[in-house]
Amino acid sequence: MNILSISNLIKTYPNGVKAIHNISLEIGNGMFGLLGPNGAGKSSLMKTIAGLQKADDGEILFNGEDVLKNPLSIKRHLGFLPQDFGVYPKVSARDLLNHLAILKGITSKNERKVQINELLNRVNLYNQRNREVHTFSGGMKQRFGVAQALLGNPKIIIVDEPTAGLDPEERNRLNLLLSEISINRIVILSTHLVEDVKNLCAQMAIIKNGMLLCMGAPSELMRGIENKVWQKAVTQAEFKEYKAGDHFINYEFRQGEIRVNIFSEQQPEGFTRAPATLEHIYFHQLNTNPAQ
Ligand SMILES: Nc1ncnc2c1ncn2[C@@H]1O[C@H](COP(=O)(O)OP(=O)(O)OP(=O)(O)O)[C@@H](O)[C@H]1O
Repeated sequence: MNILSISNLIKTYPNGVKAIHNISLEIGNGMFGLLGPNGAGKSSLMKTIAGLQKADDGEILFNGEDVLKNPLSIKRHLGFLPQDFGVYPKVSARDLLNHLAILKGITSKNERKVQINELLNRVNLYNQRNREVHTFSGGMKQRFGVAQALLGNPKIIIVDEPTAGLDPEERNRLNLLLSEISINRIVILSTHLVEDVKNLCAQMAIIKNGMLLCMGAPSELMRGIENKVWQKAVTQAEFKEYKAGDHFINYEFRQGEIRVNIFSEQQPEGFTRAPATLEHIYFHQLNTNPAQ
């Protein structure tokens, strides 16, 4: 079992922005969802975990080794799947993996060959190995991204918004692959998409303004609002009123109708109970922890 243990982490940028406020988290093998809106501090946390930037205070231990004092202790065990690689050079999938494997320090030519063939098979791109990566579809590029993240068999993989822009079939295929690779390692999924966390993660945390709002298993977190979410179809005018209220969670459209979900211990007049979802948790947490 791998353990990433983050204690009282604080990060302030030179311009004074406090991107991480005293965050503590313990993450074991499997998929961990780090959920938060734009600017919440997800990338700042990921970069600090990856040893790419220093923290002001706090501690990050990866399998007992101090990441902040010795960033190499995690770098050699880390894989990264960015949202987008940007521009791909005009080289084949196999050649690009070979190049990336050299950069990762896999010096034996034979070892590189064995690993690359195995990874291309694993992500179902072996038959496309001689095709230039820039000609791949979005889903194929993401599967290629998984293959490169797995080079060197890392113990921890950081994944940034992996399903953005994928069609449902490609998204499912990628999700299957991500859940498969998280069996024996830590995979941290950083995203603002509740859907991805709901589909994939056994453990999750919600952050906003650099602060940890809650963490746990999605089912556990949902238990906290069970029987307290109420729904009603409303007019545009009523919608504005409910949205400005303290109990507002979120709204959804059903067949062109606006439905508001609100949080309440008791049944409000005209509302019916709605089953608690992860979206409700997410928006309830964001709304009840206003910007500081
Ligand atoms: N290098 C930097 N210098 C100064 N401020 C920064 C820097 N990087 C990030 N920030 C600020 O820190 C805060 C957290 O940003 P961060 O990129 O970590 O959030 P995020 O949750 O990853 O957002 P997004 O989903 O939009 O990428 C924001 O206010 C951002 O403007």
